[in-house]
Amino acid sequence: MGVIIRPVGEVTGEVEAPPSKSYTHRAYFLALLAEGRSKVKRPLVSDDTLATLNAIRAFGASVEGESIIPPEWPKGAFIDAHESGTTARIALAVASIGGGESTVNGGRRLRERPFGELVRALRKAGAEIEGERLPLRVIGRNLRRRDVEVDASTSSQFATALLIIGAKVGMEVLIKRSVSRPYIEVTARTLKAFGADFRREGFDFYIEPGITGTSFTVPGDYSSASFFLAAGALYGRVKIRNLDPKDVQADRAIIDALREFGAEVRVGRNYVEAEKGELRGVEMDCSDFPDLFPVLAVVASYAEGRSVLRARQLRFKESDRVRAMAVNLSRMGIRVRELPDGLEIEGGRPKGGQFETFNDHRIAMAMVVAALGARGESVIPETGSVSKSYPGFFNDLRRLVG
Ligand SMILES: O=C(O)C1=C[C@@H](OP(=O)(O)O)[C@@H](O)[C@H](O)C1
Ligand SMILES: C=C(OP(=O)(O)O)C(=O)O
Repeated sequence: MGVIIRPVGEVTGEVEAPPSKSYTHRAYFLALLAEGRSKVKRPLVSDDTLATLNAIRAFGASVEGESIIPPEWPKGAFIDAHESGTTARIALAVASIGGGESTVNGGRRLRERPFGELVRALRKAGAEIEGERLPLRVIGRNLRRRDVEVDASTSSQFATALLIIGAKVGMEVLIKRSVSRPYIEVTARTLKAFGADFRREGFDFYIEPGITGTSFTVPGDYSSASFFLAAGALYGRVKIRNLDPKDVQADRAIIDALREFGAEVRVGRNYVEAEKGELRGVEMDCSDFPDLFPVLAVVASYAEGRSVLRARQLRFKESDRVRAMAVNLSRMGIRVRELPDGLEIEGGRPKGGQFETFNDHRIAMAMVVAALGARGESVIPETGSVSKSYPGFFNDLRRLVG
């Protein structure tokens, strides 16, 4: 499904943030591994979280509405993670302790994304895994070693996957060189909610076995909220409700990032509001909040002067996000220089054009935001990928542009 975007005078109003994709994944997998029934309330319903819901069903959970009844022990399963990296990484770890033979697979792009360090760490712990990338064949077993060191420099999901099974079987997880570190805090917070007993020294976790079924309410998603907060900072004023200012989500960084560009950002008890300001270029390392890179690159395109935005893991996402934004911003007439791990952007007056999403939901949503203020009409031929994380994106957009 493609869209034509005509520039708007301003973007104002308020919408509610959808539930968090990251918390929904974690709550479903912990409910699968817990002793006793759980309830996951207000889960995100999107392509990625449905992949996780189908995965826990395949491992033996029964799902009745919000209720999840876990199996005695996860059984061998065929898992299709579609394009969800989080689903695939955690499912691979669950399959490694499962009670039979499993295959973990995914879509075209997911089969190109990295799994090597997670496979290495699981094998070191005794797992039997065939392959280095999807599809991976796993013979589940009782992992003989409990202390596992993992290099999470290409993805924090490798660490999250080990922490989640560590709460089931008991494990020492020693996390080295992680990117996206706040996502590990999201995992730790969700483990605590499910009664996990662990101590930590920095990023070394010492986890006792056993988690209990619980009722978990999923908070609002800062990653999805970031697109319309950026639109408010660029073109008017936007308030996003259902955001917890004390949450530890990585993309809560959107508050400080937009302030650093020069926007006015107000934070309330359960909302964040961004208002247009005089925007100036910034230098920012986005390695702890990589999903903000596409939309921050759009803000930089409208900001006065030079910006440099980087993150080490950008090329391994649903697309090579450095390349994707370089192609699209150049088509807007914005001068960009591609770096190994990011972009140098010279702000200007972006012009409308035809943009590619590379089947990446965050590129699609970022380019819609870019098009709203461009000189002239824009066409984005394919935007179906937004349902990966934010199926209601265009409904919310219509509420804000009248
Ligand atoms: O743990 C998670 O929920 C996620 C971690 C991040 O990935 P990396 O740790 O690979 O950067 C992020 O990009 C992704 O959208 C979700
Ligand atoms: C990269 C993302 O998710 P995943 O790694 O789970 O595919 C994302 O949502 O931007």
